[in-house]
Amino acid sequence: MLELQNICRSFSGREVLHDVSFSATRGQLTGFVGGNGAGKTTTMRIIMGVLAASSGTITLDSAPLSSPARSRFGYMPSERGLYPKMKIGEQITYLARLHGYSKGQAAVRAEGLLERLGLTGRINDPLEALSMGNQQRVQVAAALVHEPDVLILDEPFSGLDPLAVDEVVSVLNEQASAGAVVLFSSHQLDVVERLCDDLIIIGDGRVLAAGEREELRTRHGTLRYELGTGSDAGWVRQHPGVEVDDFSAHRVIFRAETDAAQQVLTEALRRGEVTNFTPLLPDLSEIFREFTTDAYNSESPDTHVKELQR
Ligand SMILES: Nc1ncnc2c1ncn2[C@@H]1O[C@H](COP(=O)(O)OP(=O)(O)OP(=O)(O)O)[C@@H](O)[C@H]1O
Repeated sequence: MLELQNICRSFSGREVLHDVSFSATRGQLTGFVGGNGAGKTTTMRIIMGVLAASSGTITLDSAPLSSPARSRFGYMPSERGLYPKMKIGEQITYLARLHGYSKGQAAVRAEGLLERLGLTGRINDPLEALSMGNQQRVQVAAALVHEPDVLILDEPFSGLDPLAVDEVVSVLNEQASAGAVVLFSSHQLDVVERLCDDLIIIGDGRVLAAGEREELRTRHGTLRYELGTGSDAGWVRQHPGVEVDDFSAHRVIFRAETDAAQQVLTEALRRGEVTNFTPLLPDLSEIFREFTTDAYNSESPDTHVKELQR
């Protein structure tokens, strides 16, 4: 397990990370989400040792992070950083050589990875000749070349088409299944929601929520209900304590506290056939909005942290 405890960081006297604490578990995909300037990249750079923390500690499997441990980390930085004019096959082979692979092993590793990422036909093309999405795939290959024990990826899905997202996801899942820690940031909440077992939400340099995705969905956001009826359900709009989100003649989606929702069900049963009554868990974008809106509206920094680490 990778664990951050009370990480702070300032730039020119301005603190941008305030006591950031969270953990990322081996075998799981952990999503790191937050608005622009929330502190994701700074946190990832600190994990990688590219930046120093002002205070706080990071441990891997309960041991303080050392240089040998970090050499087993794979990193896809936000600034990317491969050689535009070098052929991608040579480039990945070269990186594998830097990690100690023999010439033959490095070439095999590079070929295998590029094939996995759908780039077989491009091995002899320079990076700059590839589309942005394909360059992104090469960046993923570069982060994975030495079979890392911990994988830190800054926005690995930005600019990828849905097929490429799926290819990268399947490679990340393989790494996690092999026991790696996989932590990635993303603004694509739908992708994060689909992929991640665990989530960390950061806002304004503070961890606002962290935990299992399903647990966060169950605990936060407004519960909505779907009601299906045999007759016109227009009356639900007038029911006290109910806010209708979506309506078609025999189906209505509404927000309500539990009591009001129960009254709606009772009334629907009284009026006739109920074909469906289902509570709908909030999606990640709703939870994200709830936390970030609270964080930015709050006057006291301490009230930002609604729920912390497990
Ligand atoms: N080198 C730096 N010098 C000064 N301020 C910095 C530096 N790097 C980051 N910051 C500040 O730290 C804060 C967090 O930035 P960071 O890049 O970590 O956010 P982020 O969550 O990755 O944002 P985004 O989603 O926009 O990439 C911002 O206010 C940013 O301006």
